[in-house]
Amino acid sequence: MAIKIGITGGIGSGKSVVSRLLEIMGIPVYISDMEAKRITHTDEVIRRGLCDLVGSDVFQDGELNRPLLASYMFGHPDHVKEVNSIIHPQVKEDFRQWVIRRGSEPLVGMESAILIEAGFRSEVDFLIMVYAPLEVRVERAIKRDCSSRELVMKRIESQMSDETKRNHADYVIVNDDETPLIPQVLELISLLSKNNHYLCPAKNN
Ligand SMILES: CC(C)(COP(=O)(O)OP(=O)(O)OC[C@H]1O[C@@H](n2cnc3c(N)ncnc32)[C@H](O)[C@@H]1O)[C@@H](O)C(=O)NCCC(=O)NCCS
Ligand SMILES: Nc1ncnc2c1ncn2[C@@H]1O[C@H](COP(=O)(O)OP(=O)(O)OP(=O)(O)O)[C@@H](O)[C@H]1O
Repeated sequence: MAIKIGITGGIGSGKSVVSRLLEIMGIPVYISDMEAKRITHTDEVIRRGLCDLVGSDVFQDGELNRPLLASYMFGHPDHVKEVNSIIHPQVKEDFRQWVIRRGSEPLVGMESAILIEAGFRSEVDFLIMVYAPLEVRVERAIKRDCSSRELVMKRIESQMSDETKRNHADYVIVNDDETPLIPQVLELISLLSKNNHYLCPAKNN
């Protein structure tokens, strides 16, 4: 069974960048946001649950009305819990199947901003927190999503604090635009794969 690495961190911390580096180095990563989108689109139980909760407008022409769901959720902690309880159990099950299909891989990853809140901590063997100072995260998310400070702050407020995340994590990767990122990722891989050997010895002695 593959060693499972969880990659978490708040919005704009750089989880996707770290996951991309891991993938480039041959480690498959389950991107929970992306998979949650796919499952929400295809799973009849989730579609019905969201329509009952938010109203039938939450799907338009069969597509998830993302701005509507985002405005229903963020800023309303009870709504976040309700929506999460519809989507996350299906994501957890999907991840388990995904891992089984990658049984021959030595290492796999799961990336999620809300890995701990979603109850996925016990699904992974090691948890990496990607850290960046709040202001850096806010600026990155505004720029990336062409969003406003207010909307980004609402998402941050619906996520666990960095201090609490850090207490659950085994290692922290600092992605503050100053500390070099790639050496940290390389060190992480070498630490977790110390029993895996990729290089062939030149001589059989
Ligand atoms: C609410 C939705 C429609 C907003 O879509 P939108 O395209 O605007 O944002 P996107 O999906 O790219 O998310 C951007 C960031 O928002 C934050 N975020 C997303 N969902 C959540 C959540 N349930 N709780 C807290 N933060 C969240 C994350 O930092 C995420 O990376 C979408 O995020 C969604 O369907 N969320 C529920 C699924 C989910 O919980 N995904 C997270 C991992 S399983
Ligand atoms: N070290 C870095 N140098 C330059 N740009 C970076 C760096 N890390 C992240 N970024 C940029 O910051 C933005 C946010 O990063 P990223 O998308 O990886 O965050 P995230 O943690 O996955 O956020 P979310 O929770 O929203 O998915 C992206 O546009 C990314 O290209």
